[in-house]
Amino acid sequence: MKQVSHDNSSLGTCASASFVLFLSECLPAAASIATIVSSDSCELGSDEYDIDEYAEPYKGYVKGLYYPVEIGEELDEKYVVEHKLGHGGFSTVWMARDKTTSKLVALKIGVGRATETEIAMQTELGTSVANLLALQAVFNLQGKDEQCHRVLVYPLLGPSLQSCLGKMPMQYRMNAAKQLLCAIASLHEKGIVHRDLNSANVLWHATTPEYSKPAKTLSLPSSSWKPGVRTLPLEFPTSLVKKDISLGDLGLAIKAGTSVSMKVQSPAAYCAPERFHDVNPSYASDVWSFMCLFAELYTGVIPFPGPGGKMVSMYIVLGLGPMPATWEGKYNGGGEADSRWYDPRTTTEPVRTIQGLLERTRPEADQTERNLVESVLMKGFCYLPEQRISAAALMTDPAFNAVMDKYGVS
Ligand SMILES: Nc1ncnc2c1ncn2[C@@H]1O[C@H](COP(=O)(O)OP(=O)(O)OP(=O)(O)O)[C@@H](O)[C@H]1O
Repeated sequence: MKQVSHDNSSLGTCASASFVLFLSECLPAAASIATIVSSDSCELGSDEYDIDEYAEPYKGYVKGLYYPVEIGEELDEKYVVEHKLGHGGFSTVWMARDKTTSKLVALKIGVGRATETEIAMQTELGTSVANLLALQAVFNLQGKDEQCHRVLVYPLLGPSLQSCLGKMPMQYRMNAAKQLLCAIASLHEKGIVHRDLNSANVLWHATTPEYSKPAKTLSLPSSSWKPGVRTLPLEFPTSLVKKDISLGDLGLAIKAGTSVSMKVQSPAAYCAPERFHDVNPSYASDVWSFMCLFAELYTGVIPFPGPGGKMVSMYIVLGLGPMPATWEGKYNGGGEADSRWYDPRTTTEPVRTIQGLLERTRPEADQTERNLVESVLMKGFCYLPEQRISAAALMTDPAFNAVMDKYGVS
């Protein structure tokens, strides 16, 4: 489940003419996203959840995409499933105890063979990448109609960045930013583009909470080819979350220079603008996504929010000014492009610029600190990928390191 927290605090109060102009076509979407704004809590009581709404879609089981699992079930004669951890488009993830070691692990049960890329990348990289969730083992399960589900065994980690970012102290958030940057720089050094950097794919380390069986489960109907349940993930109280993170989900990773048919990234809020314009993912597009995450970690909000490429592009233009005129006619990010995005006369909306964002969200930070953060962000939020700072250069960037120093991150 990916949730995106949107910063719509200024809607309606700071709208200038150009802002209203752009927003007018997007307001219905803006209103509807307000209703799916994520909570920043990791401690929602299970009664507040609706399994049907937040667990993996039931039709995924009907189609034989997800492998049905029961709590207490033994898999591969080794792992006993104790709880649920999450799901994505390509998997369900369960907490299980390894009978041979008595340790808890995370089992990522793939949709068919959709996890092959992740397995191949993980196998190639081994433990060579700093702060990357490292694969421990792989096994197969036979699914509906003899379909093979690949299962990836990972160390058990805590909640994703997105699920409780707002509650974490700044030192933890800046430590997460530094560790994430190390992971990306390390991946790039090995020639790999992650391609899917977002706050659901970065996990905090955490102490496992006291837990019992999931409080609420929905059994799959008896007509299912195999018994199984849908349920909500284990909740991690914020107090058990540690300051370290690991980057996960190499499911879409590619070798740098690979051409892919799906250029854009989802959620669109982390997607580099050139990818909306038919350009392949690259090291530079990973750096744009990192900058979105860094901004989110620093400010608590996503800098260019939106459920799709059109709204995200609009916010990018309001924040950074017009996109390169050479991109006009190449937009392929969902919906129709707006010619004003490429018009050199289009101006930024002060409240939506990086400076405006920092003033709004971090009024307590002094001007020197805000200038440092702005300078870091603007090295990544360049339209032309070739002008964007590299992850390795950012590691030694004086402004980035000054921000880290300020929050005691070494
Ligand atoms: N090792 C782990 N420890 C704890 N929770 C995990 C672990 N791995 C994954 N999860 C949880 O399961 C969720 C889904 O995992 P992941 O993003 O890897 O799946 P996916 O099917 O590849 O998703 P996507 O559709 O985003 O590509 C994560 O957001 C996280 O909450």
